[in-house]
Amino acid sequence: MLRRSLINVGSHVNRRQQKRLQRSAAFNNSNNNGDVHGRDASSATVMGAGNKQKTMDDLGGPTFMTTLYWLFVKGYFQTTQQMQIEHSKIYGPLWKSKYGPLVVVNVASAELIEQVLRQEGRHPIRTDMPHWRSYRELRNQAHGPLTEMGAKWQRIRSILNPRMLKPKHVSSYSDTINEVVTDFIKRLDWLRATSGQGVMINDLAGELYKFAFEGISSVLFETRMGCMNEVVPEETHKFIYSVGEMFRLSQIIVLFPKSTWPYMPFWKQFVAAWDHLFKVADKLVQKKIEEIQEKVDLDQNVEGAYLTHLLLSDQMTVTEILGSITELLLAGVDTTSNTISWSLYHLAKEPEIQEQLYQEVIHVCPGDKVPTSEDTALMPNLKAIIKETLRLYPVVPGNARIVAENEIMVGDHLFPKKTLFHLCHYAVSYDDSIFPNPHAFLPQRWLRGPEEKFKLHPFGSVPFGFGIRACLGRRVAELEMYLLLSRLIKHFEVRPDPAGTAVKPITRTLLCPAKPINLQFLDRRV
Ligand code: HEM
Repeated sequence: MLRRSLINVGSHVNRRQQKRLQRSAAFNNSNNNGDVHGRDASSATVMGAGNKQKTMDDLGGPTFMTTLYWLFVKGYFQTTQQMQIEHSKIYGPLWKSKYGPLVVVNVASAELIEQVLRQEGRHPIRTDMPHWRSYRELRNQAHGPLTEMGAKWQRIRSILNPRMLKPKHVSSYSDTINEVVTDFIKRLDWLRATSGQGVMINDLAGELYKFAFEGISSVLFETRMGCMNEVVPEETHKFIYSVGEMFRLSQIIVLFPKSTWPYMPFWKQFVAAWDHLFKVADKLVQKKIEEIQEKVDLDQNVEGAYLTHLLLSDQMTVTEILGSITELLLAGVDTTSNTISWSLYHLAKEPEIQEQLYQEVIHVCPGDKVPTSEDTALMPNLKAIIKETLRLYPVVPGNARIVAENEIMVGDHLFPKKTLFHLCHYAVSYDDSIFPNPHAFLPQRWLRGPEEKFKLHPFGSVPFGFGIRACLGRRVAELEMYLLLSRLIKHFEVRPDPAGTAVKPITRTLLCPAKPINLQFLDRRV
């Protein structure tokens, strides 16, 4: 019925638009089979009154001044994730926001997000990161997966994907990560004894940042950086500081036109931060090349993980490897550490869920057995806890980098090529028609038995993105989170800080805790 009405409407649009509309109808029909989501899907496709094709001009939304008012007078500057929810209440699931000359189309329903993502082509476009790209051009460095585009991007991904995403390769990083987990637990013991009156871990997110940095470096560079030492080495400290500076300055630099950058003190600091990152990464790569060369000279077997594979496979130049591996490292730290922080924060508040997880872990890994990737595959509660954490705290709360490659139909609006979409994942996470009781931490909603009637919308929570441009580090991130969380819960009972108050999320490009998370870690065996 819906399809027929669209085809009739199609007589008022050209043939290509008509085809798109039909495809869009097929979307809705498949989405609404059995009324899975209980939403009014007709709003997504039916043409407007008067049968005129709706376009960007017909879309509501705040003016630039209104947006500024929301950000700086109403105070949503650091809680733009919450602004998504408020704006979707006012304007519906699709609205436009103006930032000076820039127009961004906000998409805040699972159906419409699905439509945008499913219409991506062979080379999905993200807004280029002009400041990151400019640095690379200035220093003749190579682009990595985050900053590259088109066929060159596809080539990089085809080289980087297998060892990052294929389960058999990813599980081979288990031992490396488990060594870091062991050292992290020792570090927690030391922190509790020296600065936590025997129980407290203060600023857990800061400690988990060091864990994630050490974990991903040991996979990528096959080198330990010393973040789990009682005293973190000066060089590593400076590297971590440079990462922070580069992200901090990035937010400032993009506010200014590119032509002014060379005259800005910020730009010089930004370049200096990148210089340091590339210098350290280069040193690690050169060290690995020497190690490989030594083994080759001695006729020994060369074995290694990610970097060794890239160097030996000869598919990329050393400069290209450096460009990619540095970007992987930058993408893989705060994302993972914030997710683990939030999951522990909730487990501390929910003793029953924590106990259930503990029972699951000791059932699969009794006694002193250290969980491996095969073991965590048998722990549905563990996976559900991570999924629920990523629903409540999508690390990328609004993906503002989706650029339409071609003209695109979203809902009942036709958008021109190059439209910039902001996918409001955070708003959808709290949509009670998709996730009943959305503010509650309920991992069980992800444990679907055959008898269960309620089926979650596949685009209700897409924390790692979707399709060929989705997160490159997803499998490694999951491995790190599963191995760490299962072992922590096996060792410790985690409890809230008796003097603590609620910690809310804020957006600093990524969704982060607004203040330090302090928790009690009690020995289970005491
Ligand atoms: C909980 C942890 C993580 C989350 C939630 C996460 C989420 C995401 C999201 C939402 C994207 C954007 C997808 C898109 O543009 O459509 C992304 C991209 C990316 N992520 Fe992750 N990520 C995580 C961990 C990691 C790790 C550990 C690494 C590195 C080992 C990594 C490397 C990347 C890279 C390189 C991209 C860019 C891919 C491209 O544009 O081709 N991420 N991630």
